[in-house]
Amino acid sequence: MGVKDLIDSGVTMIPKIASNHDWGFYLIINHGISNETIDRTINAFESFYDVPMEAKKQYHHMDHKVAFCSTFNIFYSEAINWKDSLRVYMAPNLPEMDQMRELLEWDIHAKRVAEELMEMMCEGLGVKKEKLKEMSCLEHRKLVSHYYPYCPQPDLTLGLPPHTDRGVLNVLLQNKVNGLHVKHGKEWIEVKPVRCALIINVGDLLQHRVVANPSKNPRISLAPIYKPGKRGENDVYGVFPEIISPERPSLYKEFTIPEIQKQGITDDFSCRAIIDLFKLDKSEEEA
Ligand SMILES: O=C(O)CCC(=O)C(=O)O
Ligand SMILES: [Fe+2]
Repeated sequence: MGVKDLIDSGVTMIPKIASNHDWGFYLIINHGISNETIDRTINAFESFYDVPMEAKKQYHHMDHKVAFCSTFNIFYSEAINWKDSLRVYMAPNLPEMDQMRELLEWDIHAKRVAEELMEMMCEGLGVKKEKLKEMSCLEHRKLVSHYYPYCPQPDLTLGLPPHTDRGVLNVLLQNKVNGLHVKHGKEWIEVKPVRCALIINVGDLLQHRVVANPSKNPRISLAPIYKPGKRGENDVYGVFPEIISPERPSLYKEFTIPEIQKQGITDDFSCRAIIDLFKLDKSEEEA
């Protein structure tokens, strides 16, 4: 399925994005991943969370103290062997999950969707469509899966505190339980689950949060966040030179991934968008 087919067949809210720069979240349907694959992936994660805590602990990257959810993170990079990278980034002697097959399959499907969307973003910006891919933006993936159990007093806590995602693109799959809110202006907007739709979040622009889950069914989400694979001191990122001109100068400084990593993060879920730190005109930020 090509980019045009994707647009024709049901990418929702794209016109809104194209005409309104302050939206960075949208839902897509007819993305080419079958409902059966989606159900199988969600079921695999549901069964993962059913494993007793003792056995599951070895996979967990963090358990939020304040938030009412349990998080499981895998970082992987094409620069190194996938399965080795599991061990490198998660825990030494990581045993193989039973759900590994579904995880690997999901990686392939989600990456294809991410690639098509990155092509659309490039086309929209007027640069060649392979640009983000060539910059290695599909190579480093952080797969985050959250489990939000039933919360008897949802007004007293949150599932996941407000934050932005520090990546190029996030392809989020959720089961049928509500919870995700996106901040637009001063308003929190609920993203209602649509069967088999994927939620796409572009860049680290919009804050979002997950409220605690008042439903007896647990809420499960699964999101590979795509980041550049070239992560050295000499790999410089910034506004594409093709779209800068004397009339439209760049509004952002160049940066490297180590510079971004120095900004701290992820465990405290600081809600400041990193992109703001790289703005050239500080007065813009106050405006
Ligand atoms: O659980 C969700 O729907 C959102 C997860 C999320 O925002 C994240 O992992 O960054
Ligand atoms: Fe997020």
